[in-house]
Amino acid sequence: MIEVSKLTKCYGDKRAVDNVSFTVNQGEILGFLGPNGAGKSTTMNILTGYISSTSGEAKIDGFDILENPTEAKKRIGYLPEHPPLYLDMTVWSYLEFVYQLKKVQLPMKEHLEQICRKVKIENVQHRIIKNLSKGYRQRVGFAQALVGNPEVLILDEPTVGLDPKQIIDIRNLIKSLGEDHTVILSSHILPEIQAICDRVVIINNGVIVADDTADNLSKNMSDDFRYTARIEGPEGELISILRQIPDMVEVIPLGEKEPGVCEFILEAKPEADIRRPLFDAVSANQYRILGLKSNEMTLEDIFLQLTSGDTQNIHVSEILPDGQQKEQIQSGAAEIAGQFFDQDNSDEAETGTEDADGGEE
Ligand SMILES: Nc1ncnc2c1ncn2[C@@H]1O[C@H](COP(=O)(O)OP(=O)(O)OP(=O)(O)O)[C@@H](O)[C@H]1O
Repeated sequence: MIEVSKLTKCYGDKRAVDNVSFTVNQGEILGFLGPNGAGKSTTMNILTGYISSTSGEAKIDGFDILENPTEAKKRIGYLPEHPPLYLDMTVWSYLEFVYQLKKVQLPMKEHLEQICRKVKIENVQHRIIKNLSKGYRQRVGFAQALVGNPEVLILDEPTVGLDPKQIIDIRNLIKSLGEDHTVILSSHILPEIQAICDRVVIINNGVIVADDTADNLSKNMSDDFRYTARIEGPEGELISILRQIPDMVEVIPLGEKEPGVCEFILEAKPEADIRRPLFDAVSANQYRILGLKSNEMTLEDIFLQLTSGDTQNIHVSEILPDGQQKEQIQSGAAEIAGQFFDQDNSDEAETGTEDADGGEE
């Protein structure tokens, strides 16, 4: 549905977006992540036809945004970080205005009523926008993006400035919109991306450094053959039991963490699942496992690893036998990323806090 190919945007000498390629399939919700200044807004602005690229292409449903802007733009609903609302208008008259501006052909009353139902603003549709709470204003922003029923929705930081209840409501709204639309969601909020998105693209310094599902990113970047285990029993004896487990590569004792309970880092052969033999070996000796944690990375860890410093280097931390963390820089984040990222860079509801009486602040 969305194809971005070798997109580059230069502002003078500055390459804000550098040879970026990715696709978004129909019905997918794509999270677009990156630190400040990474190139997210520039990419979104090119996709929505607001600015032109220096080179490369962006196509929406096969229509090039530069060569065929009218057809491409018809298919896009855009919610910028600051929705362009006319605060002195009522919600309804504003939506009528957007409808006319977009030259929509659908029957107006039914269409706008359907949108108001979808984003749950029927109860405020005759109110002046400036009197609405931030959560309701954001819903009106969603409503304007939905006018014309575009296949693609581009949402730039849609939950910034909302309270926790409003955030949950807007996330649920995005998920429900994802059932009928292809969505690109730009956000700094990692749990949000993890909760809503099917796939994640991470951009840093204008370059894409990751493109995969959050789960795959986590699996591929984690040492998931490494565990931290808490076991009740004498440390010396436990070490020898643990070392005899087939596929165990290394057992690093971290000392007694509670009375009679020791902690260990366990490293198995890659691809080996040592959880069951571990349980059997420990219980056969009448000792008990009180905790077992895989050293899997969260999306936040991955994001920090891929975007800290320059994209050529990533931070790797290693836990030493004395329990201290050793930080090291591994070169070639792009290479590491390339192992599993599909890179082509070679070249509020009306209830609750959002009040029943129409969202007035
Ligand atoms: N009009 C412009 N002229 C010059 N440089 C610009 C312009 N717009 C953006 N840039 C630069 O391009 C880079 C990418 O900016 P962009 O706004 O796309 O990043 P972003 O990922 O959206 O960041 P943020 O999350 O802070 O909005 C930044 O270094 C920014 O300073």
